Amino acid sequence: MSDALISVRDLTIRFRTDEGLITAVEKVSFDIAPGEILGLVGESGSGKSVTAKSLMRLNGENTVYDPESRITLNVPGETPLEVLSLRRERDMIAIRGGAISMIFQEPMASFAPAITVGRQMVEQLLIHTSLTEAEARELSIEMLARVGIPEPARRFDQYAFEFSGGMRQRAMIAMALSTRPRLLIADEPTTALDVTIQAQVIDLMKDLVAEFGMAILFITHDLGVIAQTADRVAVMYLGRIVETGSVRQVIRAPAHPYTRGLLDALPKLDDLDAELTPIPGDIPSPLNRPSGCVFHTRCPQMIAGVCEGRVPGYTRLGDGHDVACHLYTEQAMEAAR
Ligand SMILES: Nc1ncnc2c1ncn2[C@@H]1O[C@H](COP(=O)(O)OP(=O)(O)OP(=O)(O)O)[C@@H](O)[C@H]1O
Repeated sequence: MSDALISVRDLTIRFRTDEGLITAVEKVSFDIAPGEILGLVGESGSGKSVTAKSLMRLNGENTVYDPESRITLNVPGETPLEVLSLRRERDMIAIRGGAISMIFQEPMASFAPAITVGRQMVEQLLIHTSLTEAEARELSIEMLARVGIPEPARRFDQYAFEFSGGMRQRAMIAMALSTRPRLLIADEPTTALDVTIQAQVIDLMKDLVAEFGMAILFITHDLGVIAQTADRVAVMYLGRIVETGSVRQVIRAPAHPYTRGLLDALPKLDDLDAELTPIPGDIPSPLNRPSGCVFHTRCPQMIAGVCEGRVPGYTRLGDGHDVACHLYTEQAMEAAR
């Protein structure tokens, strides 16, 4: 799709380990348009972070991308970049903190402890923009104010440890956004925050999307947060996208048994006494990837003789709503008739 800001196709990521080559992500494809928020959801270990980091080539030295994997960054007015083909460190700098910024669950990870928050913001602007030192300082203070940090000029000269958790999160967002990235990757950015601050940070991110027209890849294990935040959602399990669609489609009419399981595990506001039903069993280790559909070992609707044998392709259920599940393949539907 040519109007996508970032286009990921058949992304397969493996890691060399002492136990051998493990597959963390397999044949993952998605697009994100400018101004769009895509939620990537799934349990711990499903490959969300590894997928996100690949967009900036931040996975470790032991990473192997399969040759057919493609990540295309298509900034309007610029030549499209094949991210996985970049070889020089210099080319990577244009992406990291330039076209793409990332914020993490633990904001301390983004700040060097012995350098003031303001200095770090200025340094990043000097690398990625043509601003002068004085202009970079002015913009940094303005961004701190923009994310709701009181007394931004005083805070500018403080260290990250002098900030409260919520304020540090805001400062990290201010730093990530000051270079006006085209894509913000937010990896569980609200998980460590209490609910009120979490809601504020989500509102702030939505405001900034509207103001700057940037796109966001929002990673979380919580479908409830996705419902409040994203336009579209991709549900990931053991390295594969099992369902994708608009938030409305996926949350109102979840099709994949895994998506339904994630929704059943959420507390229902209209029936707080209802029992939560977590998905039984644990996510298998990537060293023991199940054959066929990767979810078949935990699936309440697994079709013996089918699901363990073949990887399901995608079935289109509605405009932009796709599911990878044998329940929806022609053969199974015919068998059910
Ligand atoms: N450098 C690495 N070497 C070997 N295995 C790795 C490496 N990085 C990640 N993995 C493995 O890849 C799999 C996917 O990890 P990833 O962190 O992407 O999951 P996640 O869905 O983001 O989970 P979480 O919510 O816990 O961050 C995990 O099994 C993890 O152990």
